[in-house]
Order: sequence, then C-alpha cells, then structure tokens
Amino acid sequence: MELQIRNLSKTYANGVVALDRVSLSIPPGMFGLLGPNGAGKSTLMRILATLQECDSGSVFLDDIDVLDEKDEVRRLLGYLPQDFGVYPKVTAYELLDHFAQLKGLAQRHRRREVVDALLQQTNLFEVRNQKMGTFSGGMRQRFGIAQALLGDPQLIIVDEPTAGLDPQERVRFHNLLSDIGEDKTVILSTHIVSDVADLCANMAIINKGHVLLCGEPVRLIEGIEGKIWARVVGKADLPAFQKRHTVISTRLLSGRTLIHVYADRYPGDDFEPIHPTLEDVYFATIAGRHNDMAGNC
Ligand SMILES: Nc1ncnc2c1ncn2[C@@H]1O[C@H](COP(=O)(O)OP(=O)(O)OP(=O)(O)O)[C@@H](O)[C@H]1O
Repeated sequence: MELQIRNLSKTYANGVVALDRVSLSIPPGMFGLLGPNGAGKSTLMRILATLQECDSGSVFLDDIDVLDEKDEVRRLLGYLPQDFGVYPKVTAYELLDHFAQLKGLAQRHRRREVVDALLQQTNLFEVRNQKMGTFSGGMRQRFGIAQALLGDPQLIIVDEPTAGLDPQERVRFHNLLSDIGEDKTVILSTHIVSDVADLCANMAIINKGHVLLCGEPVRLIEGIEGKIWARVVGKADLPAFQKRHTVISTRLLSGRTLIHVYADRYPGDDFEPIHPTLEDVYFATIAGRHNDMAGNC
C-alpha cells in the first residue's frame, strides 16, 4: 500500500513546531525516515499510527483517509513504538498470546498457530517460555516486531528500533526487517544512517519539522559525487578549518581528526576528493548544504 502525506503540521501546546507542512510519498518496501533527535520523527510516526492528532494536512493510505478512518487504519497497521515496554514477569509466549487476544484472535487453536509462527519468524521460539525480564535489548526488539506483525498488517511502523543493540543483534534485526519489507510498506524511523543505508530502497531526511531531502539512497549519493573532500587535521587546527570550509563531519581516526567538507570544486588546503557515502549526504543535508530536492517528495 502507498502512503501519501500532504502538508502535515503539528505544533505542541508549548509552542514547539514539531512538523511544518511535511509532505512525503511512501511507496511499498522499506522506507527510511532519518533525522537527528528532536527532528519530529516520533511525532510523525504517532500521527501515522493514529495515536496522536495533527493540526492540519492530510494522510492517505491508498484511498483510506488515515486522519479520519482510524479503525480502518488500525486493522492494517503494525506499530513498534520507541519506548516499547514489556511485562518482566510473563513469558514471551504468554505476552504474545495476550496481544493476539487483544487483536481479536479469539480461537485458541488458530491463535496458537499464529503466535508460534511469529515466534519462529523472529527467532524467539526457543526462548518462548523465558520471562520477558530476562531478555536482552535485541530480543525485546524482536518481540516488539512479533507483536507488530500480529493481524498480518500491510503498513508497519518501527520507531528507532536499533538504538542500543549490539552489532550482532542489529544484523539480526536488519535481516528480520528486510524479510518483512519485501511485500509490505515498512517505515523505519531512525537517527542511525547505516540502518537506512543497509535496508531502505527509499528515504527522507527531516530536521526541525521539515523534510529536507528524499529519494533513493543510491541516487542521493550520486547527487553529491564530486562535492565531498577529506583530510586529516590536527585537533588545534580544526577551528581554523571550520572557519574556512563547510565542514560537514569530523571523526577521530587513530587519534587524529578526519574531516569531510562540502564544496562544489577543489577547496584548496590539500583536501582529497572522496566517493561520498549516505553519511555524507546526511551530514551535508543537516548542515543546510544539500536540500534542493525536497520539492520532489
Ligand atoms: N508532548 C510534547 N509536548 C511538547 N513538545 C514535544 C512533545 N513531544 C515532542 N515534543 C517536541 O517536539 C519536537 C519533535 O519531537 P519528536 O519526539 O517528534 O522528535 P524525534 O525526531 O522523534 O526525536 P527523538 O529521536 O529524540 O525522539 C522536539 O523538539 C520535542 O522536544
């Protein structure tokens, strides 16, 4: 199913503008919504998940009016919130079985089939009789996906799912999401660029309530080819470089500082041209250097 978001705005009672006329087209497959903390991602995810009201704008899931036909959307939706809490004293099986009942799976036998299948799919079947309180962060997140998949949803929203996972669990989680993303619309909200680079066929970058850029990651990377330059600098020299150049990122490398700058042509100062990555796209965009494509979203 395809999601069409048009001119969505939300201002909180304290005056914070969380979303300012956000427009996005989200096709089937994995869609990455990338932005720093406070960008407005969770606000957008909660509105799409029918848990929060917006001030103005429209959202359609195919021809369903998401802002109006909430029950219809909830039947098609799976949601893993940012702060997914679990009951520590119950087992994974009991809790998923409980969620399945809430989803309306009344028939015991059928429910058992569904719950077992989801525990298998998320690689939790072996530990299904363990109490949730003993689960690692990665296991909890996989359980979060299992509950989000109850009822065979067509639209799946996952908010910051890999924060705090170790590298092995992240890979597992990525594999799980990419299997699901093959035939569903999956929105992955994150501030981790590599999550999007690894998984998403389409993406958008938002900051301060605005969509700054959207498109296919490979095309967006092509769009800044020839404009990213790198060199190592001494720590003490960094402020001078920041003054003379548009430094989009700094990273420690064996105790020295590697900087990337954005420049349409050779910026001097012995910089080397590099092939950009999605991180360069992200940092250049957040730095306000690269946001001329938001009109196509
Ligand atoms: N209930 C609220 N009342 C007032 N301001 C809020 C509320 N919820 C969020 N905000 C503010 O709205 C802005 C967007 O927050 P939101 O949580 O949507 O961003 P985010 O991109 O999901 O960031 P994070 O990754 O930190 O959750 C922030 O400035 C935040 O402080």
